[in-house]
Amino acid sequence: MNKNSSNTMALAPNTSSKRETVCIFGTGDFGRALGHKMIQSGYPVVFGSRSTQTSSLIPKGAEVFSHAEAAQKAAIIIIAVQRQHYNFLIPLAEILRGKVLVDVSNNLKINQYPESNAEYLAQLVPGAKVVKAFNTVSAWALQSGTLDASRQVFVCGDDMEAKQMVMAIVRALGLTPVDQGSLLAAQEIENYPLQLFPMWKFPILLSLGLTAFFFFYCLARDVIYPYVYENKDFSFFIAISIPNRICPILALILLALVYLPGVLAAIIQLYRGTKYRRFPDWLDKWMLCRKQLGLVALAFASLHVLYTLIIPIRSFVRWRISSRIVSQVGFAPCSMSSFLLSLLQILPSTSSFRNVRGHSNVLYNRV
Ligand SMILES: NC(=O)C1=CN([C@@H]2O[C@H](COP(=O)(O)OP(=O)(O)OC[C@H]3O[C@@H](n4cnc5c(N)ncnc54)[C@H](OP(=O)(O)O)[C@@H]3O)[C@@H](O)[C@H]2O)C=CC1
Ligand SMILES: [Fe+3]
Repeated sequence: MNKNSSNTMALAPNTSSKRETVCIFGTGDFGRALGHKMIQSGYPVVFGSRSTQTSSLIPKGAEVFSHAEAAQKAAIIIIAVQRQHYNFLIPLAEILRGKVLVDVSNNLKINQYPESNAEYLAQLVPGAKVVKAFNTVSAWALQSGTLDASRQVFVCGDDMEAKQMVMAIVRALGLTPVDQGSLLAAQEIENYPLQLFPMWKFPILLSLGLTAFFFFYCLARDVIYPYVYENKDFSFFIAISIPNRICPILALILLALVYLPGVLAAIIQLYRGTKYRRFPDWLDKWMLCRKQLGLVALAFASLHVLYTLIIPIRSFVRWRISSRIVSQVGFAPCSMSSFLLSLLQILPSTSSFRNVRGHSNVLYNRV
């Protein structure tokens, strides 16, 4: 492919009707899914495989050749083969000279190898231009078309033109390329799929820790202490009152933690007299998980709303009980003593309305 055509493709990928042939090494799940998507997007696709026999699984319109033959038909070769089999590329080094090799591989563990798979590929085939891409897109999502949640394709590579060519293909497939810089970024990109809920670990652990702390604090203060010293059983607080007290506290603490790093960063910048220096690592990580902290705060606030909605239902139950007693007394006016007895039962709970202790829910629960 000449320089001009690749540039045109990069600038206006959707307007070009004639697309360059793309070669895919490996007819496994990912190779086939990507090939299928590329054919749908108008790319002629050839597969390079150990077996040149075509099967019903191969996407319609694609041809299967030996690795060497297929490589000669395209400027871009997608290596849809696991890293441990990359040795088969060594004898092909001469044919692959000057070609764009796209590394799509993932590992089973974070930082499994000292160097990224893409860097390893670049070492094995030094004459080729290696680009890392597509590893965060799954074969299943490509085939089923459920790419909504994973439209971003992280791309990195040392050769700018090669990277542009791959990014043009990404766009043509209806995905969004995100340029991550040079091939040094490949290790990080390869770790992305292995990071379960990235940036959620700290907010979740922190909120679990705070929940446990405040729960046991309230339990000791409102349930254990009265039980031990006054022999009163307030264990029913555990279900609603204590959680409803903890939720707004946590929501506010987490919300404060969303805003605090911004303030600390501003103070650090003022102290240093420049904003062009890196923040300390701990502050960097804290800033990066602000969105997650905010979402956890929102979850606690919503829970508080839910509990607050439950409480009036409980006070309604109490109102129904007391009104039934009053009506019973009305039907039997002679039983004055029972009326007074019922009144005495109700009074302690109504008087507690005056006893404002932070959150009114504690008072409602004294049924
Ligand atoms: N599956 C997925 O959802 C995703 C996979 N990936 C990556 O794509 C790559 C392929 O994955 P996937 O398709 O699932 O794996 P598969 O096991 O389904 O396919 C791998 C293919 O590699 C080829 N192969 C196997 N052994 C050798 C060998 N010794 N020499 C040469 N070629 C060999 C075979 O193709 P043939 O028989 O045609 O030679 C085989 O079909 C992996 O690196 C994976 O990390 C990345 C993102 C998502
Ligand atoms: Fe409240």
